[in-house]
Amino acid sequence: MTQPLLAATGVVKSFGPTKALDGANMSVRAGEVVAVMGPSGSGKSTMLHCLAGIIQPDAGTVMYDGKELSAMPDQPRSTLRRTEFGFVFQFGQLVPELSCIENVALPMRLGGMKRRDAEAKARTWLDRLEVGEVAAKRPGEVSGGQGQRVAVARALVTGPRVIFADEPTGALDSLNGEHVMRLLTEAAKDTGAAVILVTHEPRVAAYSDREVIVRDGHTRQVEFA
Ligand SMILES: Nc1ncnc2c1ncn2[C@@H]1O[C@H](COP(=O)(O)OP(=O)(O)OP(=O)(O)O)[C@@H](O)[C@H]1O
Repeated sequence: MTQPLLAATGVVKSFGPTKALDGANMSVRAGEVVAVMGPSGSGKSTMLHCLAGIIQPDAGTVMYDGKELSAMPDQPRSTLRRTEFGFVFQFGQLVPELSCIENVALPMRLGGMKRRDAEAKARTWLDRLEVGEVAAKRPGEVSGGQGQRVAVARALVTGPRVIFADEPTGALDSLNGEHVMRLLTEAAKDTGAAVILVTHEPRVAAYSDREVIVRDGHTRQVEFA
């Protein structure tokens, strides 16, 4: 068995009086797709945010590739997020003023890549996600399913080692949701990226290799299925 690429151990996180996570454990290996499931308010998004280094746990550790992410200062943690992780959220979070190709090129432009090179690479990813035809359109001019595929292209374009997807199909009908999931998981398998997928839909979780259940908003236990 290969070592986990990313692992949370004994993670505790409270928001004021609400204990969102209380000793949660989960891990993901390179190339593995893990679904995080559980009822509303059980702590799934908090788990994802702790694993991604977006928020720091109150106790417990998050290890990424031999480094303690949960002990890293803000600056290196945000650099690591930008260079090694990709994110897809429920509503795409594309920049409305930019065209779809500019949105996909954005992470590379922020990393200092020339516009022409960044857009050439963005185009290959738009084609791969089967949305090449919307390259020049703004997010407001494309369908929900197309927008989510553009968002997946943007998450993958930098070659992340881990992709965090929080209800990536939550705003789509089941046909579009399955299309997004198929393309996302195929692209991740091809590039060897790990995927952490928060969902409450069994049809979406079916695209994962393994499920982690965050149980009951009150006990906040996380178990391997
Ligand atoms: N920033 C915050 N401030 C206050 N409470 C929060 C915050 N984030 C999460 N919580 C609380 O922590 C608990 C877990 O929330 P979390 O969003 O992780 O659950 P979830 O399983 O992702 O829910 P859902 O499926 O509805 O998105 C909930 O009780 C929630 O209200």
